[in-house]
Order: sequence, then structure tokens, then C-alpha cells
Amino acid sequence: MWRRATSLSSLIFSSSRRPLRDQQGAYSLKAWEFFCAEPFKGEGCLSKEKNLFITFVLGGPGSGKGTQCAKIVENFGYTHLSAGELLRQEIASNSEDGAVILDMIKEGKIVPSEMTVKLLKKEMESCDNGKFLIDGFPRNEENRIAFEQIIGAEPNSVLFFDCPEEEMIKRVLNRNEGRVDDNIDTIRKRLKVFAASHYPVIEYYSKKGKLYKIDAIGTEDEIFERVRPVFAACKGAH
Ligand SMILES: Nc1ncnc2c1ncn2[C@@H]1O[C@H](COP(=O)(O)OP(=O)(O)O)[C@@H](O)[C@H]1O
Ligand SMILES: Nc1ccn([C@H]2C[C@H](O)[C@@H](COP(=O)(O)OP(=O)(O)O)O2)c(=O)n1
Ligand SMILES: [Mg+2]
Repeated sequence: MWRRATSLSSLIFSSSRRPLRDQQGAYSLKAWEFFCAEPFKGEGCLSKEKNLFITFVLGGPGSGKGTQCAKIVENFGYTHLSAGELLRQEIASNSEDGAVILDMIKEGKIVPSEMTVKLLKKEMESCDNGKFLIDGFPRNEENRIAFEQIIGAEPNSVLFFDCPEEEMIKRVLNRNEGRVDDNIDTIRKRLKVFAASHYPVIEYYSKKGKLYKIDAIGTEDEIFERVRPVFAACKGAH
């Protein structure tokens, strides 16, 4: 199965390893669906599919996803997988993919799903815990469909941190983690991409009754008190 998914890379990358089309969501979903028609049934914890319990954590840049994930891990024993952090690790590894990823992140773009899902899959396979908090993913419909097709699973619940743009800008500019994308030019581009791509994902999970919208204004602790009931309620279920 994975070999078939890998062969897709030859369709979406030129020989220079640069995306042929870098518009958000412009990759051909039809081609993607064709190549990934069978759900992945791999070794490791993904093979124990019935034990998977997945929460996607969504929200704009600076909305507080990472901050709240740390609290959820502390209180509810999830494994936190940050898509952005995995991409930054790939950049740090100096791989060919890393160079492409760096260019896209600097420009505020969303990296092709094939690369991001490959990194998530590797982490999920090597993990004994089946309870995953997947932070910053899916950021668009291409991400969402790629995950379903390659991992062969849907999230049990989806958190969406709803935060006004001015607050997100303020938080990102104060983040002080030395990130290449934490500057005013990139944040403005990221916010445009976010506005253009997140809504269909949110809407999809809302219709499935899986979406929990959280007001992201307040102190970190106040916000966690809004998050807590989501996990406390389903504690018995996993
Ligand atoms: N409720 C909050 N109020 C003020 N600042 C916050 C709050 N939550 C997080 N922050 C800070 O805002 C910045 C962005 O938070 P982060 O968790 O990295 O957001 P995201 O992962 O959604 O981009 C960090 O510096 C963090 O410490
Ligand atoms: N699903 C994802 C997640 C992140 N990325 C890229 C593009 C994002 O601007 C960067 C940083 O993502 P990250 O989730 O760490 O960013 P924030 O915590 O929201 O500020 O990584 C991506 O291309 N696809
Ligand atoms: Mg984050």
C-alpha cells in the first residue's frame, strides 16, 4: 500500500523535488484517492485499529493549540503529535523533503499532504499508546482526505480553537521560539491560507457531530477548563 502511495510523489513532484503546483489544495485529489484506494493496514499500533483513539486539534496560528495540547497530555495521557513540529524536525534533518518543507513554511503555505501524513504515520506506528492528539492537522481538505486514505482511520473528536486574528498575530509575534515563520509577513500569509482552507474541514466534522468549538480567548487555565469536559466525558470510552 505504501509503495503505491509513494509512487504518487512522481506525479506531484518534478525532478527538482519542487511541487508542480503550489497553490493551496491544488494537488489532484482524484489522483490521490486513486493511488490510495485501500486503507493502510501496517505493523505497530496502527494494526490495532480498534484501539486507536484520535483527536485532531485545529485552530489558526497562535490560537493556543500547542499550549492546550500540553495540558491535555498532562491530564488525560495522550500522545501529542504536532504536525508542524514533525515538519520542523524534517527540516532539521537536512533531507531533500526538508528543503522543500522549509521553503513552504517560510511562505506560509501548507506542505503537500503526502509528506506530512508520512511523518505522522511513522510516529503512530512506533507508538504503543493508541490515544493520539494530532495538533495542527488537517489544515485543509487535502490533508483530511490523505489521512483517511493512508492511515485508514477517522478522528473520534475534533477540537477547534476559535481565536480572533488580532489575538493570533499578537501571540505569534510574542512566541519567541526562534521559528522562521514567526514574523509579520509570514503570519499574514498564514492567516490568509487559514481563512481560505480551514472552513470545509471544520464543517465536515461539525456535520458528523465530532466538532468541539472552544473560545480561545482567556488565560491558558480558563481555556483548559473549557477543554477538560470534552475529554472527561469520553474518558470511559477509551
Ligand atoms: N490563552 C493564552 N493567552 C495568551 N497567550 C497564550 C495563550 N495560550 C497560548 N499563548 C501563547 O501564545 C503563543 C502561541 O501559542 P501556541 O500554543 O504555540 O499556539 P499554536 O500552537 O496554536 O500556534 C505562545 O507563545 C503561547 O505561550
Ligand atoms: N498540517 C500541516 C501542519 C503544519 N504545516 C506547516 C505549515 C505551517 O505554517 C507550519 C507550522 O505549523 P504549526 O502547527 O507548528 O504552526 P502553529 O502552531 O499553528 O503556529 O507547518 C503544514 O504544512 N501542514
Ligand atoms: Mg503550534
